[in-house]
Amino acid sequence: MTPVIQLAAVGKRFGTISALDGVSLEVRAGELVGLLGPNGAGKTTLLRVLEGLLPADSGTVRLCGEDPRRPHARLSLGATPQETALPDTLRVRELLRFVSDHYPHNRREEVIDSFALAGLLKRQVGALSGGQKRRVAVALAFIGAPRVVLLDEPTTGLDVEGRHALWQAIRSAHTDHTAIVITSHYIEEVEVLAQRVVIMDRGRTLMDRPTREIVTGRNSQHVHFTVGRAEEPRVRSLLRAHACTTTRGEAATRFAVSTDDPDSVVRLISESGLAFREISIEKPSLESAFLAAIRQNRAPSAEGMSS
Ligand SMILES: Nc1ncnc2c1ncn2[C@@H]1O[C@H](COP(=O)(O)OP(=O)(O)OP(=O)(O)O)[C@@H](O)[C@H]1O
Repeated sequence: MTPVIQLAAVGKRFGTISALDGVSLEVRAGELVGLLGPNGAGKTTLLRVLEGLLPADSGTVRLCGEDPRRPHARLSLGATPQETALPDTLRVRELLRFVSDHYPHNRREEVIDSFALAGLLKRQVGALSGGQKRRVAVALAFIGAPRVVLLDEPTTGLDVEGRHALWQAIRSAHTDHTAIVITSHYIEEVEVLAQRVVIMDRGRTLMDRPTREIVTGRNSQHVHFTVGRAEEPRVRSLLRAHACTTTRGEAATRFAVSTDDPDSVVRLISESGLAFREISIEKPSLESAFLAAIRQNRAPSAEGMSS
């Protein structure tokens, strides 16, 4: 099956800033992909290029096989930007109809159901709470039965309950025919919703893996400890069979050992007589994988030592 999203070596600059630096990504129908990255990583730029709102400087961008700058291609697209300005005077029912009338097909009734909008249909948009407006804005992305839905930080500003309700609604509106890309600063949100995680930083993709593999994959646990700089060669020799990264301070070096069996690593270190300190075991989580990827990307001096 041809991917519904295809980005190949896409570049986008704003003056001296390289917002996208050779990004490649393919997403197929039915996938729900979480796009994570710190502020300024390039997530919104990537979505705007896919929406046909920004031209890429280089590379190719295809939405259901077409150039997204062509209006016809955008009939297969539903999107909720980070900030939405909905018309205050329309009633919710009128707004849903207005937007769905732009598409050849619509899923109005299913979307009203999935996003629990029945009680809001007669209300004027301007009188809705922030959370209710957000629910309506995200629902609008699904209303034209699109093949691709792009959600830019869909739950930012919602309380915990509102966020959980919106996750449930997105899950219920997601079908095998729809691909969803969702950006978020809530790592838990991506962990709960996405089957696949793409981590970006400084315009590049650092990781693209199934969510489950990140949290249960091989060597996904880490043992951290610190030793004096003079001890570094001994530690390297002791742990030569393990994948490690090191971060050097002036007098000390902090090791992070990737392993499936943290107990045996702790035993090895403690039985070696090394003068180590601040030892800890880090359980696998998307958050730790995210932080490690960003840390590694931003600290070229941090040295890799592989098995
Ligand atoms: N229209 C623009 N003009 C100039 N620079 C821009 C423009 N849009 C984005 N940038 C810059 O491009 C880089 C990527 O921005 P982008 O908004 O894509 O990041 P992001 O990952 O979505 O960040 P955030 O999580 O803060 O929303 C940033 O350095 C940003 O300042």
